[in-house]
Formats: sequence, structure tokens, C-alpha cells
Amino acid sequence: MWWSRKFVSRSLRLHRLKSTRSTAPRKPEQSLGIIGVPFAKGQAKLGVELAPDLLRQSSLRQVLQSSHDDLVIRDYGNLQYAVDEPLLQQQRVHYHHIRNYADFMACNRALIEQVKLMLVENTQFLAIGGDHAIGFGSVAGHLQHTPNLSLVWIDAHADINLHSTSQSGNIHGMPVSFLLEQLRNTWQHAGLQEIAPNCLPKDQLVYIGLRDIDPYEAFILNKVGIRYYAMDTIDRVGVPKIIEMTLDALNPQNKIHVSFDIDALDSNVAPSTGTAVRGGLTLREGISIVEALRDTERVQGVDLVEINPKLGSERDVRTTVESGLEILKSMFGYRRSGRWSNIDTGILGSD
Ligand SMILES: NC(=[NH2+])NCCC[C@H](N)C(=O)O
Ligand SMILES: [Mn+2]
Ligand SMILES: [Mn+2]
Repeated sequence: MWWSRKFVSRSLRLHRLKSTRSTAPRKPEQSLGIIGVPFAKGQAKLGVELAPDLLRQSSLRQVLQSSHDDLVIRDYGNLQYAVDEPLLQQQRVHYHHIRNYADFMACNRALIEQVKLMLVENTQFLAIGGDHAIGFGSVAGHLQHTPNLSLVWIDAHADINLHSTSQSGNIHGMPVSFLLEQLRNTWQHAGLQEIAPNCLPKDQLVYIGLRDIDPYEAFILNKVGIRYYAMDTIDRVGVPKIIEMTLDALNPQNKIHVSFDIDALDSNVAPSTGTAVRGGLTLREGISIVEALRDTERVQGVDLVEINPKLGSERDVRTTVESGLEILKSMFGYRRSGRWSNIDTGILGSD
């Protein structure tokens, strides 16, 4: 049908003409910096270090790009760090019962600098772990760039142990305690004032999805007065209400950091992770939550951590990676209700 084709191309041309003449201000470039952080020393199971490259091989870039075609994506590769600093060895003495303290600090120091750089060059960043120990550097770097920050920590665990309360010695169970004003003094030998002077105020932290809280962590959460929505609350009031309460709690002027531990999702959709806990969020609930956060247009930093491709069957790994990609896709633009396009190419005929 020669005429309809002609019609389509004519209206396309018309559309272009109109849009060049338009006086509407051009949208500033939206860009996303991605850093892989193959850090596995925050816990004892090898394999989490493989997640950044596995996600890339599983079409991470294409998935993000197809859900948001104006997004400029810059992949900064995987973070490198060196540990042989005498200072760290010195600090280590105070934290000897924590596994790999020096590695933790060295990696997170490098990550803080990397996050600052990515936020100078991009409007948003994504850090792919690795285990959740990288949550410290990722949020701390974000706080150095943007002091007025809110943090949503989506996880089965509170990750707020102190070196004196941790039962496991695994530092992936402690990153939040490095970030809060009220808990920093428990890390007095860590030199936090130099590497991460800005703290997160406790009223700008919200946890979602908790269901495996250590006794001392429960004490800390309640004593400090931190807002947390554990799975029992989620079951009682439902995800829409949780979203509403979360958004109400966060300062509307602040940018948001979302730290997503894949184990927040139920182990049937995220089996390949080191500390899986049953009875978690469904994939739909996870998607709903990140969509709502995204729709604030304030999300500036995101972590996706704890995917461990060495755990479970091949199918488990695929399921876990796919769930992670779904979460990221919605986080960065995908709309389940479809995208409304402005371009009327006349495909339905003229009216
Ligand atoms: N990021 C995680 N998956 N953390 C699990 C922490 C488990 C436990 N609370 C611990 O401190 O060892
Ligand atoms: Mn975690
Ligand atoms: Mn967890």
C-alpha cells in the first residue's frame, strides 16, 4: 500500500519538523555509571565475585537500554583495590575477630572514590556486588557527593552488626553500622572521619523485607529508633502501604540510595545467594517497591548484591540472575503499564 507508507513517512517528517521548532527545553542527559565490585570477603562463600560479569553476560546493558532508550550507560568495569597499607594492618588489630577487615576497608575506600567519580560523570550509578559489605563504600561515597541522602535497604537482614555484636565475624552483616551517626563511635579505630565524614541520619534510613534479625541487631534497631518494615508488617499491611509509609518517612528534597540484597526476595525466585531465608518478597512485590521508588525520580544510587552463581543448580542461578535483572529493569525505567509514545506516525490512519 504505497499511499499509507507515504503517509507514515510524511507524518514522521512533520513530527520531526514540529519537534525541532518546539520551544520546550531539552531534557538534560540522563546517564548511568555501572561499577562491578567483585568483593567476596564479607562472608565465607566464594562465588559472589562472579556476579558482575555474569550479569553483563546476561545482557544487563541491553535490558536496561531497552527499557529506557534515552539512558546513556557507561560501564566502568570491575573495581580494583590494593590492600598492603600499613595503616589498615594497624587498624586490623582492633578488629581481629572480623574476617578480612583490611580487605573490606581497602575495597570500600576505592569504592568511595569510584562512586564520587561516577556521580560527577553521570546522573545515577549502579554498584553490582559482590557481597553486601560493599554497601558501606557505595552509600558512603554517595553521601560524600550528596550529603542530603535517604537510604532504602531492601534485605532479609539488617546488616547492622557492630564488631562487638557479630556472631559470624562476617562483615557483610555490618555495613549499615558504618553509616549511621549513632553507631560510628563503635568503629573508632577505622578512621571514618577521614574517608567518609558524612553520615546518614537515622530518620533517613528505611529497611524493607527483614526476616532474619540477630538479637543484638533488634536491640540496636529499637534503641536507635530505626524504621524497619519486616515481613510480618508487610504481610499485615501490604506492600502499597509499606511504600506509602516509606515515602512519607523520606525527606522529599533528598536523593535516594537503594541497596538491594537479592536475598530480600523469596528463595524460590532468588535461590542462589549465601544467606537465603524463606518467606521473602515475591518478585512482584520487589518490582512494585522499586517502581515506586523510581517514580519519585530521586533515585541516584543503587546496589544489587549477594547473587552467588556458585550456589544451587544451573537453573537456580538462571532464576536468580533473571530476578536481579527484573529488579534493575524496573529500577531504571521499565513500566509494566507500557510506554506512552508521543510519535503519531499515522499507523492507525488519519482522523
Ligand atoms: N548481607 C547479608 N546477606 N548479610 C547476612 C548477615 C547475617 C548475620 N546477621 C550476620 O551478621 O552474619
Ligand atoms: Mn544484606
Ligand atoms: Mn541479606
